[in-house]
Amino acid sequence: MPAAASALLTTVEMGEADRLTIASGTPGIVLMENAGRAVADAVARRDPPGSRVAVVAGPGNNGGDGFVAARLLAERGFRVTLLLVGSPDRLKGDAAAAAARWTGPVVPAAPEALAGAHVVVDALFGAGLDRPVEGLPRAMIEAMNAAAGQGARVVAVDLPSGINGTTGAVMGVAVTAEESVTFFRGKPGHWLLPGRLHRGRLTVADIGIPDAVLATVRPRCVLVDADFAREAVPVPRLAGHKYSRGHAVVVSGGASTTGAARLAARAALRAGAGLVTLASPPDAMAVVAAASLAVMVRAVDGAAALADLLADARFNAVALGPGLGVGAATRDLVLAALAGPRAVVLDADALTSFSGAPEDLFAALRKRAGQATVLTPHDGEFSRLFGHLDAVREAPSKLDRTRAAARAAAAVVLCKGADTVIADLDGRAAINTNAPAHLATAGAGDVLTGIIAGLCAQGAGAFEAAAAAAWLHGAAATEVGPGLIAEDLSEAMPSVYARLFDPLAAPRAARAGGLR
Ligand SMILES: NC(=O)C1=CN([C@@H]2O[C@H](COP(=O)(O)OP(=O)(O)OC[C@H]3O[C@@H](n4cnc5c(N)ncnc54)[C@H](O)[C@@H]3O)[C@@H](O)[C@H]2O)[C@@H](O)CC1
Ligand SMILES: Nc1ncnc2c1ncn2[C@@H]1O[C@H](COP(=O)(O)OP(=O)(O)O)[C@@H](O)[C@H]1O
Ligand SMILES: [K+]
Repeated sequence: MPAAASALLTTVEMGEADRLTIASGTPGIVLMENAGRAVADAVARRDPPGSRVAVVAGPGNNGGDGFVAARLLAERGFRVTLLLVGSPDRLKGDAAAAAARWTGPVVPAAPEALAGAHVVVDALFGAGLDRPVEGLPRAMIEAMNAAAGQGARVVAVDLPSGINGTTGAVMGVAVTAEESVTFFRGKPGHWLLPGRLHRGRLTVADIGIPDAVLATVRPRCVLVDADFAREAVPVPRLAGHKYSRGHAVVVSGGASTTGAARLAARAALRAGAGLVTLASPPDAMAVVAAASLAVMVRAVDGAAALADLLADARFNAVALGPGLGVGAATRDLVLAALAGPRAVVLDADALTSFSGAPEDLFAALRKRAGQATVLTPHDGEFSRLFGHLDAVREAPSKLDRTRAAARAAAAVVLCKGADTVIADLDGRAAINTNAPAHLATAGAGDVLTGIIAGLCAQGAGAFEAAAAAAWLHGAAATEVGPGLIAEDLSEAMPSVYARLFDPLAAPRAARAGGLR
């Protein structure tokens, strides 16, 4: 997996990272002191001494972090109240040790005790949350949210209480924090929805866990970032030529629905494919050809003709689906594309055409397992194709759902959305979250398909291509800003690449002396 720096740890993996660190000589109470200090620092960064701080501490080590933060904030002149959910004599281990160092009163938690707080430290539940929240803990979470509504700043320790760190799910009810301070690495639940909407600003604090533990923990999920994209995007070689940058084929729909494939084709070219050909039904040739300059056009009439075209091994990546139409003709085109050694990207109608018979698609995909194949469903296409599978229905998160789909289809699956998840069939996964909400516009998905095909044509692996494409796509949308239409995305790619490969490069408009 590239970019270990962006690994996301499940709560189980985080527990193992803690254990390995403790076993190699750093006492747990030292980790807890560091965690509590990071929380106190986060409070002190924005609120002055003298502010009233209510720390809501729970029965486990998350509460222990809260006791440490309470002590350090009191030492720095904050007016701290410690509200405990549970009984002090039930605290154990490091949490009991942290509580023993707190010399102020331990007040039994009650919702009304939050009145007048400037800052609420949510140290109720973290990684240990293992069931839906009810009773007093629920009342305290509701009270913390009500305090936020009255203007208090809520700083969550590790996770907003009620959010499952591994899945991002709300377990009954959850705190909505202004900031969450987590330790060592982010967790999937900080990035998957709805968890991401609850955690506010995310601060990742070093608490003394060495990076070396990752070699043992072997986390299986990363957050896609610029480093990931930089590593995954093939860089053209000086000695290369357009043929060594690959030749992508995008299959177009009929005369009235060529736009989607044209968007994908242009994106494949902008992503860096050496050549791109639109395979067009004869009736659409005139419109496709008139609208294409650098993109080439070939007449391809049906599945047998596509197979003939693709017999030329130089066509090393093919994308199908955008604007193709739903039905038997599209199924045949897909099966023809899958029957050879090139990379295949399936989107939109290529997926929906198999919704009545997903096993037919999966069988064809299994035959080519090991070759690059990417499926890019949005939620609707995903449930049409995978919704019948028990492993998908029972998966606790989008991350696990997408992994189950990748295993069933023997392909890389990219499930779109604000929390786009990319899963490989071996369990590797990535979450991409850089897309602004204005990316949700007609044709944006077609562009993503083209970027993936363009990266595959250049030789990127299917998983790396899909994850990096999602990031580039989000970066392009950010570059364009509100008002974006799908056509803009490809035009923003040169700017995105310029900054990716030269972090000092200014945005294009700024370089030209313009205002952004
Ligand atoms: N040594 C370590 O393992 C470290 C742990 N740290 C902190 O420890 C936290 C994890 O601590 P724990 O594993 O003790 O777990 P938590 O403190 O998150 O919660 C576990 C406690 O909550 C109870 N509980 C769980 N779900 C509940 C529900 N729905 N209703 C009522 N009670 C519920 C459990 O029975 C248990 O008593 C992390 O989130 C982090 O804040 C940090 O101090 C860093 C070091
Ligand atoms: N709320 C959102 N925030 C950010 N990106 C989003 C959001 N909703 C959708 N997207 C992205 O917008 C694109 C829409 O693609 P898709 O649904 O296939 O549309 P189309 O078929 O019109 O191209 C995807 O890349 C998806 O991840
Ligand atoms: K918490």
